[in-house]
Amino acid sequence: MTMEVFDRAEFARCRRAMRGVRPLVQCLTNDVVQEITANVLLAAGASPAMVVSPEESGDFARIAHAVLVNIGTPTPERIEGMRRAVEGAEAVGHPWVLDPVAAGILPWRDGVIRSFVERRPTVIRGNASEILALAGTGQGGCGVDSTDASDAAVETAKRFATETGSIIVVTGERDFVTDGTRTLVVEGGHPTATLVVGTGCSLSALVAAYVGAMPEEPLHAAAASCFAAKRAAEAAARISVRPGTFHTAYIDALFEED
Ligand SMILES: Nc1ncnc2c1ncn2[C@@H]1O[C@H](COP(=O)(O)OP(=O)(O)O)[C@@H](O)[C@H]1O
Ligand SMILES: Cc1ncsc1CCOP(=O)(O)O
Ligand SMILES: [Mg+2]
Repeated sequence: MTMEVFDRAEFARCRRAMRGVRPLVQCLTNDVVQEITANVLLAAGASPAMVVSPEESGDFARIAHAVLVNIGTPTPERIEGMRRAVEGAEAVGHPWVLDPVAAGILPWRDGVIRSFVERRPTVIRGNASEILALAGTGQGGCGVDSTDASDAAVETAKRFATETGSIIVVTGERDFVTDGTRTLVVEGGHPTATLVVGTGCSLSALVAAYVGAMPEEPLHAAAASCFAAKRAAEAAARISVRPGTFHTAYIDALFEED
């Protein structure tokens, strides 16, 4: 298994590029994480906009640098808004990111997720159980939480990237970013991140920000967003490992890092 560690110098280059663009990120995400998603993007230097209705989402996707489609709390109307946003992004060649929340445990949701995977997202970002289930080698996790280690999903993620044509980001104790040929690994972070709701979902939004700012380098852009989250979690844990304070410190750390 050949893997490259994504380093700080590469991160600094991507970070400058992202901040220089201040990408507009259209977020069609779930009910639980709207605020942390907007705050993570703002702190990191991007511009969030939750334009979700089917009447507007397609037009806005043509303006935004990137679109996030997060399946966390799906309803038929939301899914329609997401479909139109994806069509809008595709029409102008802008990247979009799929977060397949809770893949593998609910048939209707899985059908919805599958329909988006078929449209070839630029990046699919999920936890290990979600990626294993999507790729057909797992049963899903415990609701939205992973019951698998990310290391156990790397080979499946590589195969799935080759099959789908999407970059796969599988997060966990170590994050892996793969296009099926190259695999970048991002280490570190802190487990308290798993005790704050939305760290995964908002990371998917951050992936959209980086990929929207650097669409010609989606692999490095996706790895840079993972690097940002890992370093911010470490900085936050130095302030507190209690989830409430960690949450605030995490946002502050994303703002402060360079
Ligand atoms: N055991 C762990 N140790 C350190 N960081 C972790 C661990 N598990 C998850 N993370 C980090 O938490 C964030 C959310 O990832 P994850 O929990 O996999 O996603 P989700 O919230 O979608 O389930 C990522 O930045 C990831 O690197
Ligand atoms: C708790 C919950 N339920 C449906 S979506 C959601 C948020 C999951 O967020 P994350 O996977 O980033 O912790
Ligand atoms: Mg998730």
